[in-house]
Formats: sequence, C-alpha cells, structure tokens
Amino acid sequence: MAKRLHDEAANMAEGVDAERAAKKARKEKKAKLAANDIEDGAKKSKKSKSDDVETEGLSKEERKALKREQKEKAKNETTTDVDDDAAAKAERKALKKAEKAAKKAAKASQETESSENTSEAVTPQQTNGKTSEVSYQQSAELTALPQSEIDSFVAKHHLAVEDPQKQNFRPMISFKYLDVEESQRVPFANFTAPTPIQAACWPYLLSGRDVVGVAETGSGKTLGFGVPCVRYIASLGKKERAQIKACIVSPTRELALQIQEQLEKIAKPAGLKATCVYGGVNKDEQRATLKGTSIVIATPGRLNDFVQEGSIDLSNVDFMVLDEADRMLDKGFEQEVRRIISATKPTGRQTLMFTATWPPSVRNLADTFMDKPVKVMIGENASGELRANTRIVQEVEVMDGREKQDRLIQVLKQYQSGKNKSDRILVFCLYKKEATRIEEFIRRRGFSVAGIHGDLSQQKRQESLEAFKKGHVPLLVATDVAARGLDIPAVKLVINVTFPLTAEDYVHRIGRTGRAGQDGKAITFFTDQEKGLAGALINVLKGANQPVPEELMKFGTTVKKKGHDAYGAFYKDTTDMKAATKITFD
Ligand SMILES: Nc1ncnc2c1ncn2[C@@H]1O[C@H](COP(=O)(O)OP(=O)(O)OP(=O)(O)O)[C@@H](O)[C@H]1O
Repeated sequence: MAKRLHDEAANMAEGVDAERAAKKARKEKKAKLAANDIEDGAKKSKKSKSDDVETEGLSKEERKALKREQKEKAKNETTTDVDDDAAAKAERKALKKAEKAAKKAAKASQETESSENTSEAVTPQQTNGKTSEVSYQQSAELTALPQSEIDSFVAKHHLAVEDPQKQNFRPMISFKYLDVEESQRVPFANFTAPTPIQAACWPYLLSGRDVVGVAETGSGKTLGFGVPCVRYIASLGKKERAQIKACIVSPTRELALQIQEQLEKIAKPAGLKATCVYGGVNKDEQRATLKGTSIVIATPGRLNDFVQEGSIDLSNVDFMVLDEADRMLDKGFEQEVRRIISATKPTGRQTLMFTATWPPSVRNLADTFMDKPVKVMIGENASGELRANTRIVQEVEVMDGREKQDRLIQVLKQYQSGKNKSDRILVFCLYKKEATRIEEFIRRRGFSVAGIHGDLSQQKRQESLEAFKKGHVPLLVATDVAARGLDIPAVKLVINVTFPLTAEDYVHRIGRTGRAGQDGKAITFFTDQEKGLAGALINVLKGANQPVPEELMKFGTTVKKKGHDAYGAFYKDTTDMKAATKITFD
C-alpha cells in the first residue's frame, strides 16, 4: 500500500511536471510565433502605409505618430491571430502530454494495484496474456464528460452492456477518444461519430476482453471489430506481425472478401497484410498470397483445408472473430468452427462474436469458446429478441404461390420506372434452381438482371455482385448466399419471392437495405407453404412497428424457436412485446 501511495504521488508529480512543461512550451512558442508575426505584420504595415495612406504634407511629428499608431495596430492584429493559433496548438500539445502522463500514472498504479490483487482496470496482458504493449486507458477527456451526457447516449441508442467484470467503460462517443495512429483513421473521414456498437465495444476490445456484439444490420460492426484488431497487431513487433495473429471467419465468400476490403483500408497504412481465403477458386494461387500475412479472413471449409495441409498455422492467433456469429455456430458450420478454434491458442486468445441476430439456441455454445465475455446489445431488446432494423419499411403480401411471378413484375415496374429506373433492387429466392428460373423470367420481361447463388462459378458470382454494386445491373436475383453482411449502400428495395427458412435469415435479407442510417424497403411474398414461420415473422414486424396483415395473423402466432442439438429448443407464442423505437445512427 505504501508503495502504491508513493507511486501515485510520483505519478501525480509527473503529471504536474508535464503540465508545467506544457505551460512553459506554450509560453515560449507563443512568444516566438508572436515575434515572427509582428515582424511580418510590421513589414505588412510598412507596405500598407505606403500603399494606402497618403503621408505627403504631414509634419515630422505627425508622420512619427502615424508610424507608431500603425505599428501598434499591426502588432495587435497579428498577435490576436497568433494568440488563437498558438494557444490552440499549445493546448493540444499540453493535453497530449497530460494524457500521456495520466496514462503512465494509471499504468504504474495499475501494476502496483494488480500486484495487490485490487486492480479495477484490466490490460490485455493481464486478462489474456497477449504479448501486445497495447492497453486501454479511457481518455482523460472522455472521463471528464458529465455523466448525464453518457446517460443520454446510452438511453438514446438503447445500449446494454453485461460485463461479469464490471469494468464500466464509457462508450467512445467520439472518434477523438480513440487512441489509434492517424493512418488507421482513414475510414472515419466521412463519418461523424462511431456507431453505437463501435462506441460501446471499442473500450472492451481495446482492453483485451472477449466480446459478443449484437446490433442491427448495417450498423458498422465490421469496423467494430476491425479497428481493435488492426490496432492490436500494429502494436506488435516485426517478427510477430509476420505471423498470423488474427483470424476472422465469415459464412460466405463474398462477405469474407468484403471484410478484407474494409480492413485493408486500415491494415495497409499500418503496414499489415490481410489475406482472404475462401473456396471455389484455385488453391495454389490462394496459397501464394499467404506469405507475410498477419490477418486471415476466411470461410471455414477452405481455411480448415489449409490448416490441415499445413499451409496455414493458426497457433499464434490471439484475435479470433466469428462474424455473423449465430450462423457460424449453427449446425451447418459448428464442427468446422470448432476445428478452427481448436487450432488457435488455447489460452491468451481474445474471442469476438458479432451479429445482428442472436438466438438463444447458440448462446450457451458461444460461451464455451469465450472467457468471461462482455455482452453488448444495441437496440431496445436487451434480452436479444430477434429485431429488424427499424428504418426498413416492411410490407408482407400473403398470396397464392401461382401469383408470385406476375406480382413480381408489377412490383419491379413500379419501383424501377422514371427517375428510379436505375434504383437497385435485390430479389431473394430460397432455392438455387428457383433463383435461376426467376432471373431468366425477369430477363425475358426486359429487365437488366444478374444472379448470385451456389450453382454459379465463383468468378460468375463475383462478376454479378460487382456489376450490381457498381450499378451496371440494377437487379440482382440471389439465394441466401447474399443474405448476410453484404454492404451495398444503394439497395433501395429487397423483395422476398420465397420466405427464407428462418426468421433470422429474413432479418438479414431485408438488412441489405437501410444501411448506415439510410431508409429502406422490403416487400415479402408469403404463402401458406411457410405458415410455420408466420408467428416469428409477426414478432419481427411488431418489434419494428410495422403493420401486420390480417391474412398473416390467420396462419397463427406460434413461434418455433430454432433449436440446437446440444443446447435444446423451445417454443413460445408471439407476444405483444414492446415495439422498438428507432435507433439513431449519427
Ligand atoms: N461510424 C460510422 N458512421 C457511419 N457509417 C459507418 C460507420 N462505421 C461504418 N459505417 C458504414 O456502415 C456501413 C455498414 O457497415 P457494416 O457492413 O460493418 O455493417 P454490419 O453491422 O456489419 O451489417 P450486417 O449485420 O449486415 O453484417 C458500411 O458502409 C460502413 O462503411
């Protein structure tokens, strides 16, 4: 304890010293800049005197007085500018110094405290034994904000944090509280503030904690895990950075490529290589891209192939992300994911799971891969009820299956006419053959259309997606390979020709519109073939304040919850659950 007090006193003294030094520097800089600018100002005043003021005919005394007056004026003008500029600069410098001192002080006190087993703040080294020098210290400026400001952010965005360690970090409500290299801020240039999920997760992720992050579709989850990932690896030594330190797993190839594209924007300037590994393309070529990579983004099958043949070594991975986590833990992927995770470090690994839908059936399984995870939920569903993005207008049309095609053409004509001719529309089908048929049908009716599904070659899939993204083809017919994660900002409308197999997939499909704070629309054809899912759909509609058609209610309101072999299933009726309020996306 005595040591702790001594250290605290020393650290405080260090803080005071830093402030003094900053003050001195501020004074000196101000004086220097002022002097320079006075000189410039005097020169300017001389010039302006000869240019603007007529001095002929004045007495010697009058000329002297004028000269004095002008010199004084010039001095005042220039010092005001310099004062502002220099003061701002010096203030920034002092703030940085004070923050540095505070950080140092906190780190020292943390070390002392942890040796006494009373630590409150946790660093990655302490939680996970990771080798990074990075630790998270809430910025002094963020700490100084009034509690009311934090409370109103939490209330406005319906932010719920469940932390067994009760670290109580404040959400990073502005980018200025994020301590990363300037080069890692590139993607923020067009954003005003971190999204709620970013604001809430970053402090925990930067401090090395395992996190489950649940937030609506299109709410910036990729950078939510991407920024801490890159910041962590960038902090490592050269030798370590040449190993695979981070592994991000995604359910589809296109999503894996998209994540790579997003991460490269921050990884490349930090000198880090992010490589994408996915099926359907030549293995040799892909293998060749792995050299020197520190971040692997992958689909599970190809990743396991490479791990098994020894081309990829995951034993150094200490940053493991499951994007679309509920899908990755679903029966289809569970075994593959188990193999991947068991090839990473058994201890000292930071595990992250991000998704927009978090069904109870996967929650227990998720916990088995994580160590005291912090659960961050954004939206008015702290319990993790299935919720759609509330900015999407959802319309459900109950019909006979034979009416679908005609109705589809009507809708397309309505939404792709006049000034909306090139609006992008995504049409979802359930089966690959159905997607092929619908694509051909639409084309025959004169629309420009592309397709994406599992029967097409990877090259064709990528071509279709690119053409749609760039707007060369305004219509894309897809199966659920395009349901999750794909970020195509200009999708105006999603049409579900056939309802998906689960209500979660429905939420993800319609989430391809209304992204990053935009509005969106979804039209869903519903037939009695899918009546088993009516209850779940009704809940999603109600939860997002959307109208529920009478004909849909007729199918009944029983909800069959998804089950998991090991973790069970249960049934529940639709509730008159509280409708969601709109989440603001600054
Ligand atoms: N702070 C921010 N402010 C504004 N836009 C942002 C911000 N962060 C990310 N975005 C943008 O929001 C869009 C959606 O982000 P992202 O694809 O990460 O969403 P997501 O939450 O992963 O969605 P999904 O659940 O569908 O996978 C992207 O275009 C991204 O560039």
